[in-house]
Amino acid sequence: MGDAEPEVVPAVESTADAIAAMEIRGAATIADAAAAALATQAEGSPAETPAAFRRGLRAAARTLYETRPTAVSLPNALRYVLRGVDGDTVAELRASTIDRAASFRRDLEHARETLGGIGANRLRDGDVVLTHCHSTDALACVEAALEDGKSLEAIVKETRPRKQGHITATQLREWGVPVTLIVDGAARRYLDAADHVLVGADSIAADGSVINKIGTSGLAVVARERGVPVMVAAQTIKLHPDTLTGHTVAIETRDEREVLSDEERASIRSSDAPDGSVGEPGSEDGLTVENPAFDVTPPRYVDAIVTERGQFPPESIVTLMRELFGDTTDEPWAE
Ligand SMILES: O=C(COP(=O)(O)O)[C@H](O)[C@H](O)COP(=O)(O)O
Repeated sequence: MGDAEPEVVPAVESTADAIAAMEIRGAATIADAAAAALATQAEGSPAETPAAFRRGLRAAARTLYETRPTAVSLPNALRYVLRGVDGDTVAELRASTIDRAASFRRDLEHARETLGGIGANRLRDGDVVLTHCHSTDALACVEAALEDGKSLEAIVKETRPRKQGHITATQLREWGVPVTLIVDGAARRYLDAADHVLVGADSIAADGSVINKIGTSGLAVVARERGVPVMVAAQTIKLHPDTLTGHTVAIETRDEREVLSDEERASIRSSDAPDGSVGEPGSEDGLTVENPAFDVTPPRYVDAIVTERGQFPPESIVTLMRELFGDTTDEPWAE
């Protein structure tokens, strides 16, 4: 293929677009989709040489990596697959990539089930959990507790602006769990009725900080004030190895129109706008909308991080991180 741009198969581009648009969302689901996309790249690669195949695979991984910056499960998935690809011919590389991606996806599912069983041990019959956003790892704990015969109730924060709490409420109702849906600002009032705050994570830093959907840190602070334990369900692909060497986790900021529509902006803007035009987002009309998608909860507000390797106080999660990731991380998708 010479120096031509390595070919990324259209299905990988489609997956990347779906992740960026949050049609595919949630750290674990994103990681699963990324691994599946690399397998699709391998299946559809037109490469005629091993070098061209590898170039195409790296290009596909870069396309996926650039979709959303906060959930480390995405680069961890890409690293897992790319590091394990082996072979001397295109056919061997293709098969190796497909096998590696399938292995990652199996491990992901198994880790969630194992984590769920461990998290369920923290839940007692009759407990009320208060949730934020939609986390498949967090819900795995609820599902396992229900399978153990425990009855649970849930207070579900709607989680503005994208209202992922509705996904959580739907899943809990399918399981027959009574749900009280609340606006985010009502959390402190309803914590008095909760036995646990149960959330997921997009990334876990070496110091035990938890990066999760915006609003998690505020919830954890008031939970501590109300004496409600905060349990973070996060399989080990959520551990962020770059933080072992001082890097911080990028916090994604999303389009302001998730918060404020053009019509709403028009109704708020000052009536003294010179020509009555609706200012562009971030424009000079004096109205700025901020839309950070995640925040950082300091370890002192977290009671337990539940992984498939057991539960850890946040301050000791670094031991597991070093065991699993060592001290360095590379970017095997780099050109
Ligand atoms: O913050 C979110 C989702 O944010 P978004 O909707 O912006 O992707 C979830 O709590 C974590 O990703 C964990 O989810 P899971 O436990 O399913 O990995």
